[in-house]
Amino acid sequence: MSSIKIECVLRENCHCGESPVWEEASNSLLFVDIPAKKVCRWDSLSKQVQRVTVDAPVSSVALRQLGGYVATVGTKFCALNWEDQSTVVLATVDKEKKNNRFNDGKVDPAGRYFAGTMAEETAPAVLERRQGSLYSLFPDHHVEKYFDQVDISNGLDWSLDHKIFYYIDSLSYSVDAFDYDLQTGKISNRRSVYKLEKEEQIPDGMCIDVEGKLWVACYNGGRVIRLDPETGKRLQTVKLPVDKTTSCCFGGKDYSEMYVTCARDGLDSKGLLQQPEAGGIFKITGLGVKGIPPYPYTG
Ligand SMILES: O=C(O)[C@H](O)[C@@H](O)[C@H](O)[C@H](O)CO
Ligand SMILES: [Zn+2]
Repeated sequence: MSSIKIECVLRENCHCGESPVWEEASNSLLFVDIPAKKVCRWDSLSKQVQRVTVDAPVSSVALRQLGGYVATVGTKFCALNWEDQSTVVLATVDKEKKNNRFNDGKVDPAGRYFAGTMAEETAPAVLERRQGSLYSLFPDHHVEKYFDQVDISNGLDWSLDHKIFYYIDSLSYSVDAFDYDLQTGKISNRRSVYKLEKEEQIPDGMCIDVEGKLWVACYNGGRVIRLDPETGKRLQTVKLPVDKTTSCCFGGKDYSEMYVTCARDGLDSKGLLQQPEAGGIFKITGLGVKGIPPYPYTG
C-alpha cells in the first residue's frame, strides 16, 4: 500500500504560484508567482530560494537547452539569463489586446514552447471571456497561433507517444485532447476526455505520469486528481491543505515526487488564517507513480 505524505516544503506566500518545473541539473524546482512578477528557483538540497523579478506578470517558465530559461512575461516569450537576471524578448503576441497576458506554458517533446493567453483578471476567474489564444514559439523564434476564443488558457502536456496534446481552458471545466503531429507541431480533432465534477471546481495546471495518466490541479478544489484520458475516468484524488491549488509537476529523485503550487490571492482573512501555507510549495511523496523530465526549449 502506498502511504501518501503531503508536506509544505516552502512557505513562499505566492500571490499566485504557478508553472512548477523540475531542473534535474540543479536539484531545483522552478516556479513563478504571476502577479508578483517573480521567477523563483528553490534548491531542494540547500532549501534556499533565488528570485528574479521581471517587468510584467510572469505566467510560466521552462528550461532552455542553451542554458538559462525561457518564460512568458506579459504577452512576450522571453529568454531569461539567471546569472545576470536579464531578459531578452524572443516574440510578442496579442499586440492589439492591451488587457491580455500569457498564462500557463510548457515545452513540447520537440522543443517548441507552447503557451496561451487570457484577459487580465479583475478577481480570480473573473475576466472578459474569449479573449485568449493558444500559441507556440518554435526553435527559430517564429510563433504559430492554434486557435482563439480561449477564456483561461491553462494546463498542457503531451502523451508519452507524442501523438496527443492535452489542454485545459479552465472555464470550460474540461480536459481536452487533440491529435498531435510532433513533426509539424500541428493539432487537430479536439475532443473532451474529462469533465470536472462540481466539487472539483476549476481545472488549472496539468502534467502526465509514466503510465500516461494525467494529473490536474483543481483551483478552489484543494486537490490534484489523476485521470485516465483513455477511459475518461478519475482514478485518484489527493487533497491538499490549501484550496487554491494551481499546478503540479513531478520532480525529485527519478521524478518520484510531485510538486504542487498554489495561490494566496482570492482568500479572505478567514481563509488565510485557516490556510497559513497558502501560496507555498507542496511536495507529495508515496504516490507510487513517477513522472517524466520536462523538455527543454531548443531555440
Ligand atoms: O494560475 C492561473 O492559471 C491563473 O492565472 C489564475 O489566475 C487562476 O488559476 C485562475 O483564476 C483559476 O482559473
Ligand atoms: Zn494555471
